[in-house]
Amino acid sequence: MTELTSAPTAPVGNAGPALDPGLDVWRTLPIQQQPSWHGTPAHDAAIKELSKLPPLVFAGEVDILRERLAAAAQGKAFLLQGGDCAETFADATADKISARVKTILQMAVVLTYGASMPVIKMGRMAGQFAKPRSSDTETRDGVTLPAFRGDIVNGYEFTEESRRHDPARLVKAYNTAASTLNLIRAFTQGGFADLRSVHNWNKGFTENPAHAAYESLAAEIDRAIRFMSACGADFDELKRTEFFSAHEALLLDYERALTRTDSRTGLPYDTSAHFLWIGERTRQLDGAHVDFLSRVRNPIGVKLGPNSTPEDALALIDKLDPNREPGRLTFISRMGAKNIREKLPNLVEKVTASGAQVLWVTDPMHGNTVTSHNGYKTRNFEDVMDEVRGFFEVHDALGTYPGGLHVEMTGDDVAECLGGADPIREEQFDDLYESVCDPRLNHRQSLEMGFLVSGALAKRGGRA
Ligand SMILES: O=C[C@H](O)[C@H](O)COP(=O)(O)O
Ligand SMILES: C=C(OP(=O)(O)O)C(=O)O
Ligand SMILES: [Mn+2]
Repeated sequence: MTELTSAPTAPVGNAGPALDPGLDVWRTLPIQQQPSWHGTPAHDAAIKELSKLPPLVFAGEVDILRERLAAAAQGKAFLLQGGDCAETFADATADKISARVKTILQMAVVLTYGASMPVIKMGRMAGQFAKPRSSDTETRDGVTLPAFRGDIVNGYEFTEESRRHDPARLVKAYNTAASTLNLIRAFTQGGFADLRSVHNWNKGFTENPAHAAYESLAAEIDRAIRFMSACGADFDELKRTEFFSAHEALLLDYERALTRTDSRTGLPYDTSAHFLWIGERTRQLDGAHVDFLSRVRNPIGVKLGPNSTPEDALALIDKLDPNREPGRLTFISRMGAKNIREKLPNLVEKVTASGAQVLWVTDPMHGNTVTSHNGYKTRNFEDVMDEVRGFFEVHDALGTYPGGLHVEMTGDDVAECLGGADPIREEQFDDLYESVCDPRLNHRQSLEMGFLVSGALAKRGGRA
């Protein structure tokens, strides 16, 4: 997936030294949001199988990502994380995966131009199968069943059989992640990511009269590419790009089974993805998730909602990044547009004063969820953008670096979030709402956000 630009990577396998027993301490700690399948023979068999399967990512790739994120934490790169709220097995198709990768690459090109910096591309992809829920159950027309917790746990279909927690799904999730990752690696290394094609796709977007406002930025990028070409830039070098995988590390038995010793360093890496994050619902300091992720070498993210205190943030740093290593820890704030200007400054100020160098990323989705008049979970594009603007304002005022964007998005033509320049309306939901969990920006809304954030980054750099 990532182009291996540094020394060849030693594989992570089962043959290395025994794993640190500390990796199982989480089993003794309070744990939230887990399925009810533990102790069953089917669960034991699935875990046994997973622990023998090859790693999905390599430790050397994970180390490269940590270096890239360290640059972002120091204000020298920008992180773009995007993908479904909940990937599904059925939608792990070539068309849908390519549309999502394509959209992330399109956003990344305009962000790279705006920031005049490398953009680290990362999918909520190839493993984003487990969902924390507000309620354990869902009731429809008087029938109550277990809530859908992601395809790795149960099915979305509202029947007793489908909603049963089925441990065989753990192995299916691994296999689906493997085939998704395989396709992403092929796309991003095999010529699909060619800078000139990605730019041409963006020109297609700005040709829509609704997006005329972005034409001048696309034209500037066009001139920059022609200038590079005239200077003899090697476009063959720009046919490939690094692309990293990420998901919420929610099911710890799955994550533990895919944790392996790196034969180079003897250290444990969670090989289910390059980057793992801890959700807002599972970031308890003395809980299982924080403990487990404190013990693996991957770069780690933590979501911070509006109730997070500076004390929480500092304690998370002590536990997850005791060596204050840039690139190790990313805080993904998801405050809501109404809260961000009030709540984020205190966190950023206290964390900065502590000397820790975390990467600050905004997730402008999860604090802005509302219910539409016709009963769908949705988000207004304007609220989402307002949170992004607030994120930039807070960091500008404090002299800190707004280092990335984390969005729920798809490459498809869905109707799940309202508004945008080519606006989505509630009446379209009945036909075009596909998400099985939270509403995603569609292809056009994602690109619009890319252009808007690119403008904000250019302004920060004094170029617009
Ligand atoms: O993706 C995030 C959570 O799983 C989701 O926001 C929870 O939503 P719920 O309130 O519908 O359970
Ligand atoms: C569950 C999610 O977010 P949060 O933990 O921030 O609510 C998510 O990213 O889908
Ligand atoms: Mn979500």
